[in-house]
Amino acid sequence: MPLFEGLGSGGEKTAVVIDLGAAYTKCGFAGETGPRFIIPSEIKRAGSPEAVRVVQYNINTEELYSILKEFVHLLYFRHLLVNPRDRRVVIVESILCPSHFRETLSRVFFKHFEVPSVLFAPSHLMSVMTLGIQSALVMDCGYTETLVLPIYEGVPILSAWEALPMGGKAVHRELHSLLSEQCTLDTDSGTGLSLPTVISSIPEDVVEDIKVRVCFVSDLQRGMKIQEAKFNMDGSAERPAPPPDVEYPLDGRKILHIKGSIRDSVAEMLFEQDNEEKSIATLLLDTLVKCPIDTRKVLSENVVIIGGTAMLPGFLHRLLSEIRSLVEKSKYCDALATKSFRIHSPPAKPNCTAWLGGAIFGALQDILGSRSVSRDYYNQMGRIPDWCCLSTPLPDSVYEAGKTPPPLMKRAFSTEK
Ligand SMILES: Nc1ncnc2c1ncn2[C@@H]1O[C@H](COP(=O)(O)OP(=O)(O)OP(=O)(O)O)[C@@H](O)[C@H]1O
Repeated sequence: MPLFEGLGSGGEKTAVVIDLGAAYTKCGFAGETGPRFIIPSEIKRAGSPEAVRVVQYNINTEELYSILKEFVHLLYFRHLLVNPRDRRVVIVESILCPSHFRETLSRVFFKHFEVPSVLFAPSHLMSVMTLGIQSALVMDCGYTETLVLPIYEGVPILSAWEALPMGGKAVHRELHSLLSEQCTLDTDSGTGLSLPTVISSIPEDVVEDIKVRVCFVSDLQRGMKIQEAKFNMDGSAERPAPPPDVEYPLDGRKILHIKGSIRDSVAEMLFEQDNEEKSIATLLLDTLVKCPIDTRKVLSENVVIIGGTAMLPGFLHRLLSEIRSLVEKSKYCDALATKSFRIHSPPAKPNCTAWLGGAIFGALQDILGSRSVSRDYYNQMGRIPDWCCLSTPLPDSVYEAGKTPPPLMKRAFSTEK
């Protein structure tokens, strides 16, 4: 909690800011420089060994309601330790979040926790706010997918978004299968034992830890050679020498030998082009091609990369090299009209950049007051307006008495071209 808040200034209490990700939820208070907690987006239920994921889009609404209720309860009463009725809420969301999910989430906040107001803020737009710029090409490489969305003069160019189901989850799965197939274990009873003979499978949190601690993204030349060797069936392409193997203690008695060839190749899948010639690097360029030609130079010189997967060592360097090599190819050379690309370095780690934007946004009292959906409005209407359908102005009742929306933010949330 900011220091000044406890000094009895008498002002409104700072808002709670929540970025509910598919893998991790970041939560904290508006006006602070980082989230107080980053916790897995899952709940554990008595009697069930498996944790239940909170962000699920294909389950029935009542079950989703009950999962979200438990999870938000955890956020307020185990982590944030504040009264939900006292504070407004800023929710940082993806533009691809289905309406039924955000409607269920708002029902949980308004009906169960009785929060005063909720503001849904798109994560790509929030990330741009952390840099104090108006236009950027934002790529979110998170857990389930990579999503690119251009923001021009504070307006998301919705028609140009591109996404690919490539993110931490895909790397995680690949790593899991490579570890099970290729790695060996040392135990009290012997060394070099194959994995299935000792344990049924490697726990998910261990795979996650291995990914974050020992894996990295190779540079472009190495990466190309690794890909050639992988797809070359007759074995004539030579693989570059792998980095050293790593010994990873599974528990006090078992040591897992992780091959160096897994460490440098597991993230290659992000940069391999699929049957439609798409990789996360082509996504950026394809998005740019879809943008109006006079916006492209500004966008390409203001690339912002967010999402936890971008924290893999070597990721940004590889992405930039891929882009620089792709723009020379005929497919993009003529279509793009720009060759200069620059990546910003936001003032937070990539997995927290969107949260930080939400915390800055939520600290602006005027914006918060005028752009939030209040409990009264929700109780009257029974639903929340969808920010991407705001081509017609919202009814006055959405805004709190006496406040009109500032013009800047009206533009920021508009889809008018
Ligand atoms: N230091 C790190 N190095 C490599 N990967 C990391 C690191 N920290 C987090 N990750 C990975 O980032 C992913 C989570 O990123 P992030 O928190 O942005 O996703 P999310 O917001 O939960 O998901 P989504 O954006 O899909 O909703 C996980 O797969 C995690 O393994």
